[in-house]
Amino acid sequence: MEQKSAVKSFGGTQGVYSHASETLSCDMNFAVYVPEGKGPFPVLYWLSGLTCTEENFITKACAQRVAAELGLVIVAPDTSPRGEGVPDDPDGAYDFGLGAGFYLNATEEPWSTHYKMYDYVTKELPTLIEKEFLVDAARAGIFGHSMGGHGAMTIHLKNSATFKTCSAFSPIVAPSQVPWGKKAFSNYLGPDEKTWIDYDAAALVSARPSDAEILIDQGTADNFLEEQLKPEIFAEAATKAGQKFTLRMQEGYDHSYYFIASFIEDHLRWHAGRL
Ligand SMILES: N[C@@H](CCC(=O)N[C@@H](CSC=O)C(=O)NCC(=O)O)C(=O)O
Repeated sequence: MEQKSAVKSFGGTQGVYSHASETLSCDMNFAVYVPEGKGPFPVLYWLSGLTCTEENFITKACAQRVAAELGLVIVAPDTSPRGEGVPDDPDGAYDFGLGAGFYLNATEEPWSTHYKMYDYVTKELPTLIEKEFLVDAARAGIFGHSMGGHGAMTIHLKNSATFKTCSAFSPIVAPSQVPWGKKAFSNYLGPDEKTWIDYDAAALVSARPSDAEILIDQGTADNFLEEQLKPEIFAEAATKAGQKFTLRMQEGYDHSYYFIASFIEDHLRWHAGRL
């Protein structure tokens, strides 16, 4: 692991690191905020959305002050494999390929060699973080935005003993039913929609609700709300399945990091109070 940068922030350190990922067969960057003190600290994994790298969250979400106060480590990986030989959307579209790994393990060529973000986030990255940083792996949670909200919810529902707490901003809750998800899943996973269910929060929650309460914040002025996000699909499935959740429709907020920054404190306190 190589440290690419480190700056002091609210008494702690905001770092960016790089390592050679075996899972993804490429070099990967990730950001880690470590508060002041000895640890071991509870750890939150933040998953960003389409077009993001490890930089968006650490520069726009304004999470460091409250993470420092609560004594939380926050890990924010890049959103896809990158580098020489990693295939991208043939038309360079923003919603597939580079910056759009969808936190799944691709099974279709040419994507399956590198696009294994599910294994990366659930296995390789936590193993590295636990080796290199003073974290308490028994107190880990996961949260994210949009495509990253989808990642956080699906990863929590499938691994709730490891990622014990979960929250999301403007998540894609039913990717099998919306254009972003249909494009990504048909390419990464192939045409058999039965294989998509394993990465669809609304479908997963019906089969395997968790014991945790999931927090979702969604802006009412989000331009992706009606076509891509559809939180009501998750709310209906979760209610039927007995999954505890809180869905807050936040009046007038859009899809941006201004929205995330406005409520990040609530999310950090939500996780810290449950870990
Ligand atoms: N460029 C696209 C929109 C891309 C976009 O809004 N990306 C969001 C996540 S969307 C779902 O995963 C984001 O977080 N962008 C980075 C940022 O710093 O805001 C378009 O033009 O429609």
